[in-house]
Amino acid sequence: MSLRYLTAGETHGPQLTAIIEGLPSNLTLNFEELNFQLQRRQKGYGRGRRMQIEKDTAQIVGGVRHGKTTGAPVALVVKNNDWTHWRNIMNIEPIPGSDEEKRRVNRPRPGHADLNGGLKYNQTDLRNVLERSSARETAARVACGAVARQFLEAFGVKIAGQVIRIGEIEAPVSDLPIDELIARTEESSVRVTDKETEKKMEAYIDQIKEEGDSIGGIVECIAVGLPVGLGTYVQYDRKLDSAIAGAVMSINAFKGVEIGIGFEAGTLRGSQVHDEILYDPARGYHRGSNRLGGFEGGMTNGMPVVVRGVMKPIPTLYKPLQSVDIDTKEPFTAQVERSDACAVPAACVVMENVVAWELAKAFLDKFGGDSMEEIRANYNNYLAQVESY
Ligand SMILES: Cc1cc2nc3c(=O)[nH]c(=O)nc-3n(C[C@H](O)[C@H](O)[C@H](O)COP(=O)(O)O)c2cc1C
Ligand SMILES: C=C(O[C@@H]1CC(C(=O)O)=C[C@@H](OP(=O)(O)O)[C@H]1O)C(=O)O
Repeated sequence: MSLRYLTAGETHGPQLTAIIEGLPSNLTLNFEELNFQLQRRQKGYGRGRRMQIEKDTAQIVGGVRHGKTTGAPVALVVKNNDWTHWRNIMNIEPIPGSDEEKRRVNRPRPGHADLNGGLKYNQTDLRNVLERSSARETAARVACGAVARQFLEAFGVKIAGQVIRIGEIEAPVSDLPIDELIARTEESSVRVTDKETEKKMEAYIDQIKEEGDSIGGIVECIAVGLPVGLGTYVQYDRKLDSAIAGAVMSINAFKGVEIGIGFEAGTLRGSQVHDEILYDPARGYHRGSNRLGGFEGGMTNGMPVVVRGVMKPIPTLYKPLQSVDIDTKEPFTAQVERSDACAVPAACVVMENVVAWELAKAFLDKFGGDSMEEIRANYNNYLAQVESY
């Protein structure tokens, strides 16, 4: 059985819950590192007041003893501090005629899941849609991804993320070594490596917020230290670049994905795109460039995996767009819920962790075993085979 997880929980409910299945035994979990990923997701310029209420930490409630996985499903929960303010709104039996009691949502926000979800699930209170469609759920996904990341780290894989663009403002693309990239983007409120761009982006987000508007952007994730041959071309649904693209697209508000130079590849010649194959005894086979972002034939080629995702602007606008009241069908402006103005730096962390998940899954598909020791033996055996090829 391949690695998998499910999440449950509402944004203003008591907690998010996740169950991970398929992890090997004897993976040492660093809880501080796990919580560090959750805290990174909460930060980033442009977030709303909710992030000051939450102090996300994951509580492991199954599958781990004395800091190590046992091979059983790993269960974890992330509590919602905001729940104390929403307990009645979420739970109280509605008093007939009193929409106040449940903070009913009846004016769907363009760009959010409200109207489609209301129609699909036949819900006349759109809160029942937004509670689950909210990107609060990405906290649970980051917790799962952070576990996957620790699994990968045990095999020397490192992952970093950086913001490439927020609206009109583009960051200079950095090709710093991965450790430095991680350190620099960690310090930055917008996850760029350049201080001047950071200031510009902050001022720009402030201006957008003041105008009651929102803004999106582009983020990049890089993974280094992966062996050649994760994923495969032999079946459409086992191509790893495709799985990664799907995972990135599944992040709330993501509208596009690129691997390597992505869409630019459609504007260049073959000679300008393909990465030439080189060999030397110390490095083995490698490439002179990495325009294809570490993938050929749905498989890793041993070069860094480079993925970009584009996030649309946040749908909830303090100066709302035109909508329709679902009770009267009369034109009305969309409902205003507390909201972020820009969540691109936060989404960058989500992307790193969902990519980590897909990489770990592919790694386990290839080297799978029930314990870390078994996987390591399989991995070392394969590395020796590749080295002697
Ligand atoms: C980290 C993060 C934070 C978000 N914060 C908000 C928010 O505060 N308000 C909002 O309307 N949408 C927010 N979104 C986007 C919505 O969740 C998303 O647009 C919505 O679920 C509809 O899904 P879709 O945009 O993928 O179609 C956020 C997304 C992410 C990744
Ligand atoms: C709660 C999170 O993000 C939320 C995502 C979100 C949305 O509509 O997606 C709407 C906002 O929810 P609220 O109205 O409770 O402030 C964000 O704060 C989080 O990232 O942990």
